[in-house]
Amino acid sequence: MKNLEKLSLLNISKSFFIKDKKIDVLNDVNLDVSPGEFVSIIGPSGCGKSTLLKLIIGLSSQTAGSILLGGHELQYSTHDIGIVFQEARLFPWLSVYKNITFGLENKQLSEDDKNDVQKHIKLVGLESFADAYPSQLSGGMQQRVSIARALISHPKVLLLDEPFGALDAITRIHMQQEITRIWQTEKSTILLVTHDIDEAIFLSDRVIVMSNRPATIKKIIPVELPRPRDRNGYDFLLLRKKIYKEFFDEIEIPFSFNI
Ligand SMILES: Nc1ncnc2c1ncn2[C@@H]1O[C@H](COP(=O)(O)OP(=O)(O)OP(=O)(O)O)[C@@H](O)[C@H]1O
Repeated sequence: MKNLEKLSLLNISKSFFIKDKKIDVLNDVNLDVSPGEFVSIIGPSGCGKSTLLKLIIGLSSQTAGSILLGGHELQYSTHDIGIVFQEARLFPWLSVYKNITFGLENKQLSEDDKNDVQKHIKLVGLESFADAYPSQLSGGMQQRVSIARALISHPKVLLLDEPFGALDAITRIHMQQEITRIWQTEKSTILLVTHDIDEAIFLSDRVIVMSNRPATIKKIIPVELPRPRDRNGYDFLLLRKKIYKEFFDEIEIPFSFNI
């Protein structure tokens, strides 16, 4: 059982320079994510959601502020943080098995490691496809491989950046059920960026609504609905309405909307 720890974002700000022009993207973002919690982030396009995940995984560094895991500055090891992007980003010339173990290849796999790989292949429902190549898989199956690849190092925090955004509606709903099952089995802390408000409500313990750029946290909405969640239940629909309102207050839309 992994030792889960609190993820803390403290006064995070981030600016980019494009030529001489400074673009302030994140402004004083503060967030605590509890061990084992599932938190979703929604917000206007371009407000800095992916940038925030990139700071947490260490692909970019913040202009100000700190990121702590268990009260200590993050060390960016794969045992701490894993990430799944919108595109599966698999190596086309490697099998499912080899894609999942790619990050472990610098060490000789022990019997325990091999069992763990099999366990993860089973966890994502690809037992019959361990030897298949990415081109032989559907989009949803490829995304399952990238989830297994992120989980194989047993990260304490799993970051999901629009992981189902490229999938069709039915596969997407299926993958939402699957990620709930995987989260409950693996007991990771999950931080999900999504544009899909229903997805955020279906999956999360809390939904974070970001403001326009430079983005800060506008509202934190707890989702206290029992799982499995009923997307057509009264409380679900009430929450959806509340979150839509927060969200649409942030963006200018050239039409009126009814929800
Ligand atoms: N490497 C970079 N250099 C300069 N600007 C960048 C860089 N990466 C991101 N940005 C800018 O930061 C802002 C936020 O981008 P980001 O991808 O984080 O937004 P987002 O909220 O995830 O958007 P979307 O919902 O459309 O995916 C954008 O204005 C983008 O142009």
